[in-house]
Amino acid sequence: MEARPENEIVFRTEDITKVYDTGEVKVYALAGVDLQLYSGELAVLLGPSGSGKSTLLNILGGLDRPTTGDVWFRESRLTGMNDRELTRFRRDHVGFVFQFYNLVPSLSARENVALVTDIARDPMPAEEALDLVGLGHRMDHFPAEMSGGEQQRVAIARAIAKRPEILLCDEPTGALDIRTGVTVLEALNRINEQFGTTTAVITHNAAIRKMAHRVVRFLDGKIKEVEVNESRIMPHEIQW
Ligand SMILES: Nc1ncnc2c1ncn2[C@@H]1O[C@H](COP(=O)(O)OP(=O)(O)OP(=O)(O)O)[C@@H](O)[C@H]1O
Repeated sequence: MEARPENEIVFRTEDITKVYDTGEVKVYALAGVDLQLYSGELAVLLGPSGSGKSTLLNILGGLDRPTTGDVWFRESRLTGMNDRELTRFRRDHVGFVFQFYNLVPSLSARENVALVTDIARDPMPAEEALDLVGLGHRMDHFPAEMSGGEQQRVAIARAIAKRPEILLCDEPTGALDIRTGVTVLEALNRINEQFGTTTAVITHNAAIRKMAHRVVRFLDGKIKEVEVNESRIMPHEIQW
């Protein structure tokens, strides 16, 4: 896909701020952010620690609210929703992947994914989701029997099994070495290509930016720069 303005806008933030008032000082985690995410794109959000990336991702995913400004998901204004509506929005539309996989240790890979498919509206079978991330042969294994990269791929299978329109990933390779990190990025890339899932990936690792359609750079709670990658590289070509 081409991440161009003619693509449909999925998310739009309008001058959002997030201010933490700790008593003595005010921390502007976000200091006026206008961002659009386009349908089907894979966007990488880059920036130093503390620049506001996670805060923004949590707001897009309906886990948090901005202090001021508006956030739109298509025609719906997330900032006008109550907690119940936000929960429904998350459940129906968003898959999350975090740095630490949050799998249930006493459940197999298949059972971890099935936790989500049991409550989703139109889920894919857990087996299909695990196949998509290259773990079709490990379905009955427990988290402790898997590498970090494999566990993260189970977490990705769990996130995509409900067929979300949006996949929000916060440092998905942050705890992994290059070899296992690449398998995780390959899984994300495959899902983006195969299902057109709009995907945002936060990373500290600048090398990952090359697989994105667009790269959004953060600094001090603001977007410093947005770049469109004219040519992308595949995850297995990434070196870090
Ligand atoms: N609950 C909170 N209370 C006070 N300050 C907070 C809170 N959450 C985040 N912050 C501050 O907001 C700023 C942005 O944090 P955020 O986690 O969004 O940055 P980040 O770019 O994702 O960083 P990292 O890459 O380290 O995760 C930081 O200065 C952080 O200390």
